[in-house]
Amino acid sequence: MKKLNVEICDVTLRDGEQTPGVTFTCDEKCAIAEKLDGIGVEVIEAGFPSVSENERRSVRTISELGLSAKTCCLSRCVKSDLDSAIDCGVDLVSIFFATSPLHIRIKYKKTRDEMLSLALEMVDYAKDHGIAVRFSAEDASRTEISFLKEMFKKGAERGASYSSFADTVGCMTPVEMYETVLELKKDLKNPLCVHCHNDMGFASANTFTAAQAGAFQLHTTVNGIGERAGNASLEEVLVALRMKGGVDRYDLTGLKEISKLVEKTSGICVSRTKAVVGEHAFSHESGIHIAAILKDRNTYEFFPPEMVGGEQKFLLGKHTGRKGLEHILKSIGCELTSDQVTWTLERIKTISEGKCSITQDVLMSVIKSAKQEK
Ligand SMILES: CC(=O)SCCNC(=O)CCNC(=O)[C@H](O)C(C)(C)COP(=O)(O)OP(=O)(O)OC[C@H]1O[C@@H](n2cnc3c(N)ncnc32)[C@H](O)[C@@H]1OP(=O)(O)O
Ligand SMILES: O=C(O)CCC(=O)C(=O)O
Repeated sequence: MKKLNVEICDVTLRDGEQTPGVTFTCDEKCAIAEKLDGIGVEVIEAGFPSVSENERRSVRTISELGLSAKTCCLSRCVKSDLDSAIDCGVDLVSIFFATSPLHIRIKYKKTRDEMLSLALEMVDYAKDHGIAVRFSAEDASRTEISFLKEMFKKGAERGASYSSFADTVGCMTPVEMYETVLELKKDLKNPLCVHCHNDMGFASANTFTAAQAGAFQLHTTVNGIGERAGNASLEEVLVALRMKGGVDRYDLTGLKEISKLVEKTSGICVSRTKAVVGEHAFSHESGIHIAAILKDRNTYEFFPPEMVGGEQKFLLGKHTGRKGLEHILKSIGCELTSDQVTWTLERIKTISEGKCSITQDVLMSVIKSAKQEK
């Protein structure tokens, strides 16, 4: 397997916080940043200092935590945004402007060339203050590639450390992303970053595919939270890097814990079937699956739950088979006759079809009845 050359910039504390209704306190941001650092994420985007005084305090506090990860923040092409970023003591500032014809026409009172000149002045200003720059194209995926090449070339010439491509409205497919990154990489003088949104459900796929095409800095959020349908998920991208990208330096065992922390502090519930961190990511009910897993778990688990701090679960329901039930009964020290097992299995299926979960209490009551009936 070819080992991918990448780093992660996690943007949970900035784009993740842009999820409608979500705010993190300074303490919550610090706790999340510390866990990201423990996983081994290289860059933490701590916030957007211009948003508020509290935000500036949070970004500054994270910058002073002494983490191994570098800290980063966002800045428009506005001098006061940059002053705030400089004042917060971050290692890296993302100087961004929207480059697509639509955004230029609707949002700014300047032409695209005027915006580019202004952005380059901001790069100079940041560099003069000793701060590294990510030169970022918002809505890059709806921008002519020739303009992006010109912008990134000029940014690199002025000393930007990275060029950044944002699929701001999540309009790309993985094949399009692959081809775009290959094309951009032909002329690029500094590492490429990708920032993918999930409007068509491709954010993590696009991010991983970009890495396969040569993108270096991958933007993620914990649980995939973020604007609208969210961003590429940290947990999905890291597992893909481990399983398909030959990257084994991240401590994935912290993923479940950080997912829980972000679920609690953001109030955004993780779907039970969410990859890697969902409650059912490693749960099995189907009889055919459990019968096989009992012989070799690789049959229905592509990677072990322990790798990501998760745990394998066998659940009972309509789809339970005899071997799964016998295994569960044995694990709780319950011995039944063959007829009692048959009766219990039928009863479990009937109860489940009535949309009732087979909790431990329900199971114990079914077992009690089986012993009376058979
Ligand atoms: C794709 C992204 O995720 S970009 C980041 C999005 N995040 C946010 O918006 C964070 C939350 N935002 C806020 O708290 C506020 O919008 C602030 C503090 C950033 C700005 O607030 P306000 O000064 O009240 O401006 P408001 O939000 O009404 O409008 C945005 C202004 O920024 C300008 N702007 C937007 N992007 C850029 C840019 N990259 N460079 C320069 N100006 C920009 C807009 O043109 C508009 O300017 P105008 O007031 O002259 O029309
Ligand atoms: O590239 C960046 O730093 C920010 C871009 C962004 O958040 C977006 O376009 O969705």
